[in-house]
Amino acid sequence: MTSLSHDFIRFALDTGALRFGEFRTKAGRLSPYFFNAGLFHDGAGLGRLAGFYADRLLEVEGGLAAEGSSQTGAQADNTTARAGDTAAQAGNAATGTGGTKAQAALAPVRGFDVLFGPAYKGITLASAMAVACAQKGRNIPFAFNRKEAKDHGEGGNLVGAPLKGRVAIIDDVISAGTSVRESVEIIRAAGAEPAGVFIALDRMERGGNAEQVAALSAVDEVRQRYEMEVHALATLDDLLAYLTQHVEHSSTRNASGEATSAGGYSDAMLATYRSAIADYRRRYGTGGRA
Ligand SMILES: O=P(O)(O)OC[C@H]1O[C@H](OP(=O)(O)OP(=O)(O)O)[C@H](O)[C@@H]1O
Ligand SMILES: O=C(O)c1cc(=O)[nH]c(=O)[nH]1
Repeated sequence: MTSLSHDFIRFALDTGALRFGEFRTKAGRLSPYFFNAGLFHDGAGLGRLAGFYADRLLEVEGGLAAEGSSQTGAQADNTTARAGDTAAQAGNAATGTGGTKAQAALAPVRGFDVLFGPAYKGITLASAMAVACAQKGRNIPFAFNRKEAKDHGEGGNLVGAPLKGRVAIIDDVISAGTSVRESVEIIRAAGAEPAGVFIALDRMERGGNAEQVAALSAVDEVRQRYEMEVHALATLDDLLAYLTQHVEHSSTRNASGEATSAGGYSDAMLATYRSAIADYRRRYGTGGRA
């Protein structure tokens, strides 16, 4: 687990945005854990969350640049994984669905040109992430949609920077993948390229509902169908590793002398939830060491 994932999980538990118990998901499954991004509802909380997203973006773009330098040597010096690179540059590159394998291997490595946050939660996430990126020296435009088109004033259902070049979709979670599908359509309709997705938590869950479980996870479906990567701040693997680590290496005690861990859960509780999550994962999840 990266330190970013560890710190994000700790933060989500401490703020109560990541909780254990019994929750019904959109797919109708009874989940022993739930992530509610709506609970980052003050400036400090949203700012810290946005900082994690910004760090993940910089990490991904840095990784793209490193990958490019090992593949293409000096070419990578001209990549777009830096502040100030523009959609115009991206438009000239040869990778993406239209490029051949040979072209892709030689093409400059490219970061993202615009952040797109699907309404509603994606709006605050993409906006706050753009602010956090700028504070870290990476000024990147952002845009979002309205769920209903505005028929007066400036009209339309897109707000913010023009969608062009390589667009990153910013959201909290992917459940069935509907929000990403709609975002891809909006981005393509604007003539831009959906180039990646950033989410907070990858539940590593297969599609379907409570009774029927699909072969692929919604995240894998996004990867396969749109040929773009999904970048999470943390995954279910990370959460399970975190719980194991904290249960096994507890050092803090609460007022009654009981061992405590992040989020105010006792270690005994965390051990119980860990096992419930592992059971849930065996039923609905993908891969995994649980
Ligand atoms: O992968 P999916 O099945 O689309 O589920 C995930 C989406 O669901 C939630 O948004 P919702 O549509 O509930 O709207 P909100 O952002 O207005 O809460 C969430 O914020 C994601 O955008
Ligand atoms: O599957 C869902 O509906 C879901 C899970 C989760 O952890 N968080 C969320 O907002 N939705």
